Amino acid sequence: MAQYSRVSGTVGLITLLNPPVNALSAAVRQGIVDMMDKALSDRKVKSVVICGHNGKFCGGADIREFSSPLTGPLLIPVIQGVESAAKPVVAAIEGVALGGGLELALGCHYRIAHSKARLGLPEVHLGLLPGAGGSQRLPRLIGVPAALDIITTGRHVTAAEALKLGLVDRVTDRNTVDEAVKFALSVADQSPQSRRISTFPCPHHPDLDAVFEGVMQRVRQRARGALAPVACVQAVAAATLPFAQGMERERELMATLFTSGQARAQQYHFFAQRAVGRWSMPSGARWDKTKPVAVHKAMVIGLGTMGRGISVALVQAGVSVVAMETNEKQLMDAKQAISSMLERGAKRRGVAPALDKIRYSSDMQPAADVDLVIEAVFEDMALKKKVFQQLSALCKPGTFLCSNTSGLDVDQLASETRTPELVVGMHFFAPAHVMKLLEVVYGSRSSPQAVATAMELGKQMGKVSVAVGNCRGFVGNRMLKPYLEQAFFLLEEGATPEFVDQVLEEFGFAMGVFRMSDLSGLDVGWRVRKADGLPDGHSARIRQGCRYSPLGDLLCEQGRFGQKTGRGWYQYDKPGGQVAKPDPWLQDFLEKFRTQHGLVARRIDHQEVLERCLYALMNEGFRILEDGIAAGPEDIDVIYVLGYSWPPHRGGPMFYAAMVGLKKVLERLEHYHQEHPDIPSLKPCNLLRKLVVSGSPPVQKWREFLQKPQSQL
Ligand SMILES: CCCCCC/C=C/CC(=O)SCCNC(=O)CCNC(=O)[C@H](O)C(C)(C)COP(=O)(O)OP(=O)(O)OC[C@H]1O[C@@H](n2cnc3c(N)ncnc32)[C@H](O)[C@@H]1OP(=O)(O)O
Repeated sequence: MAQYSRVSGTVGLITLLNPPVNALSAAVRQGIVDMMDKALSDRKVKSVVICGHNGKFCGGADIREFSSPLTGPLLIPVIQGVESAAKPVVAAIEGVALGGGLELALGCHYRIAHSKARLGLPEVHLGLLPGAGGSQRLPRLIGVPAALDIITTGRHVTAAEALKLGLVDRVTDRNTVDEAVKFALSVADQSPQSRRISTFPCPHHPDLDAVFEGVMQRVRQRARGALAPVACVQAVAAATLPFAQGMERERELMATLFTSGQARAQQYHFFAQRAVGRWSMPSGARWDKTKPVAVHKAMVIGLGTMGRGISVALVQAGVSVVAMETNEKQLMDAKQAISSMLERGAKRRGVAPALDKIRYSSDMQPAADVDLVIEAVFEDMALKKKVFQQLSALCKPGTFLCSNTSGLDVDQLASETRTPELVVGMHFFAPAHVMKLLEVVYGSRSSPQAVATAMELGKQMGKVSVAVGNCRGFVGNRMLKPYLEQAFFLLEEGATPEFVDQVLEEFGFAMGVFRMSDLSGLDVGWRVRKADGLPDGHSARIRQGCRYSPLGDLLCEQGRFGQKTGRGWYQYDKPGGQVAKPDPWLQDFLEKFRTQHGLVARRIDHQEVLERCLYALMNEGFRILEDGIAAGPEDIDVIYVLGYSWPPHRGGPMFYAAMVGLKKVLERLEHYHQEHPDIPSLKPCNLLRKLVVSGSPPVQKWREFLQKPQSQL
């Protein structure tokens, strides 16, 4: 709803009131209509200010309303009503003006923003476009190139940038509503006619066609198969038409997106990102019953790629860091790399680099005086155990001990310490200062407080933290295993890496499985498999009674570790080269392999690649839910979208399973398992069967079918 009062004698003040972000629900939209009527019919009122309750202008349309039939006045006529008002209307923007919130501000005749306010049209992240006139008014106000950038990226713009772009008229450090009221008094006698953006022509640009073509190419590349970014470009292109025609085009494009599965997937992802913050553990411990401990000082051990990124993320979050590395050369290199990452980051954010927040050490001693340690040494259990033993002896009581392992047993590490309750996994994703995902792994003895502290620290670092149980590979890497396995089996049966990758990239992954493996390095998994007892030079296709593909191992034995060695599943022009080309050597190698094992290559189609790779991965997701390693499907989906480049417009693997239809997923898995009884990951798991028997409930209801955690509190 909205509140109304008259202030300073002649200014009508309308306050949007819908905590926490004043989203434009039906009641708020109705409130705007009613309060505008009041202000316009009050003879004493000469001008109007619209602001938001509690320091937040408006977070946009109420996304929760999108899943049911819309009621109340529509936003487009509400904004048109504001713009066509005969009295000047000023938007007082504090906190955020996003989506429909910014569109409402664009309907006002003037915009005053607080210096800390953020503005943006993030609809593209919800599978939509700014469909309440935003795609038509923004280019008219700031020009096509800047509008295309804001609308297709959905990024937030600072008040300073907004002022530079002409998006706001004034920026203030003072009380924004007071300033807006003063401003409204100063323009009270002026006609708003010349301030109605809908009457502006779209600013001239010498080569608009090239601008649209370039952006269209970029958005198609950035988000393969996503409808919204393309529609955003098309809508902005319509801003060169007369306003009414442009609005009609915006409406048509929005109508298509609004009912699309992609919009549903992306809106699910929005709420899933927030749902994972409400974590729980099998013990019954929960986010709302556990207080995190504030971390002021942390230590990072091991300054390879991961340790460097983690150090930067901590410093940028305001935590003092001791970065430790025993190898002198590595320490020197790390110092330089970390400083330049901090400098670049600070420049981007327009602040001074916090170089004084980090110091370096070549020994463990400083661990005695920190609140939390993150171990990021090489992925080797013996080495990590040694580090945890040393930490246990050195650290003051209460220091949290975290490991950045990507899949090793957190319980084993905890058992090396005197305080296993303070041990958790903090699995970052490379580059750790950029990637938004953090898996927080609780072991069987991790205390709720240790989990809460790691979750909160992740949030402080700008990450979306997901609490998961301890098992081989945790959630993300555990599900990756059957996916990779299927890709290898498909090669054995006749596919090529190029074809498998093409199918997965068409699905929406930024990179197919083989290009991704080449980029990450084939040797990483190989070393782990060898540590697990993989014999050298052994190409058997059955291990422990199950089908096994030795292709990855055989490539590593040839020194083909991927991009870094210039050879892997593809060839590159040089070690570290980035352009992947099909390699005739590999073709020949695969043919010889098939002959050696009596395999006859067959034609594998698009559908089989997708189903075998993705359904095997999804099936593992159901197992993870069944085992209680993830508390709900949202946790898995957030991990896959933010950590494994699962396309956001497909919601995540669990959401996708529901979209495809659980019955179909079950049938196809049954079919493939019948064809390949020696591949256990294709055997449909019980939870999937249970859900199908229960009528395939929507993903939001799956938690009801999972075992309830036993409260031990
Ligand atoms: C044919 C139909 C025509 C329709 C035309 C109109 C279309 C308009 C398009 C839109 O406006 S779509 C919405 C665009 N806005 C956004 O995408 C903003 C989304 N919100 C955010 O980015 C953030 O929430 C924030 C505003 C930056 C605040 O961040 P903060 O970290 O402070 O809080 P959160 O934890 O994210 O959110 C708190 C709480 O509020 C819920 N919420 C936030 N925004 C909305 C919203 N727009 N609608 C409904 N609910 C919203 C969020 O889910 C949290 O709830 P929880 O229950 O505590 O998890």
